[in-house]
Amino acid sequence: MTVLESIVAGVREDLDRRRARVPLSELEAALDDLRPTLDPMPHFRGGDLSVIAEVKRRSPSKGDLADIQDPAALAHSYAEGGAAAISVLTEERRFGGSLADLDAVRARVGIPVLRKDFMVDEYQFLEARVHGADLVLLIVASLTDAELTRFLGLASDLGLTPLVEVHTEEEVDRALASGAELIGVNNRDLKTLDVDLANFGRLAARIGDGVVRVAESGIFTPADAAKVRDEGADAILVGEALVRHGDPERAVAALASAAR
Ligand SMILES: O=C(O)c1ccccc1NCC(=O)[C@H](O)[C@H](O)COP(=O)(O)O
Repeated sequence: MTVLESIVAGVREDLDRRRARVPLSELEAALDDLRPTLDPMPHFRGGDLSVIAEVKRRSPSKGDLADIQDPAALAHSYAEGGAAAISVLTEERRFGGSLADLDAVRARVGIPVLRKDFMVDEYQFLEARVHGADLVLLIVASLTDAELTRFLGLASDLGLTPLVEVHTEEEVDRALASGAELIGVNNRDLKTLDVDLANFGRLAARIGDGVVRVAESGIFTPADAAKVRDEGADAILVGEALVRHGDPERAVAALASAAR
């Protein structure tokens, strides 16, 4: 079993437990009272490099990253530093995240929020919407073409912007065929956990200019941000470098301005 397959197996078990506690009908009923979602695309298409700053406690590749006591305060610092959106890891077993983190961040910031998780079931999309997410992540490597198409439609029906994540040429082709408008190139191979910052540059041209391109993972320095910007990134998604930094507001500002 690959790392990704083992993460997804755990996600499905946790999902079954939540579904037993909160039935789908309860989530559906809650949809009526929600505020409209925020659209991140105008910012991502605005010309400057957008920073999607992540709340990330732990990871399968690095173990414990940061003791985040107040995820809302961290997200607020990111927003003050100029982040275009906040990514909140909600997967519990491997990343130490939760829907409570998503709730807390949503309540504190006025910029778009991404529910970063392993989306494999319709239930999770309703959860994402009810807990205040504006974006959701669709990882091509863990979905069939039929699931990708179905989940893109579901996200759109709920007003959620899908960030479609790829790592290989074949996944780029599948993402484009599905009609994705926002594609994230993960520099981390989710099967081996190896990180190669050059992966974004390898795949960017294949994706093309008409799609908003996000460089994900392994971005630590302003020079890294400038490199992927030069290769065509509209946005970067950064976790470890920010949660380990003593001054997250300044760290976001430095990454955003490096590429101007
Ligand atoms: O971060 C991991 O080790 C990881 C392992 C398996 C699946 C997903 C994983 N990370 C999710 C992410 O995509 C990253 O959190 C995100 O791109 C930020 O990466 P980084 O800046 O390198 O923390």
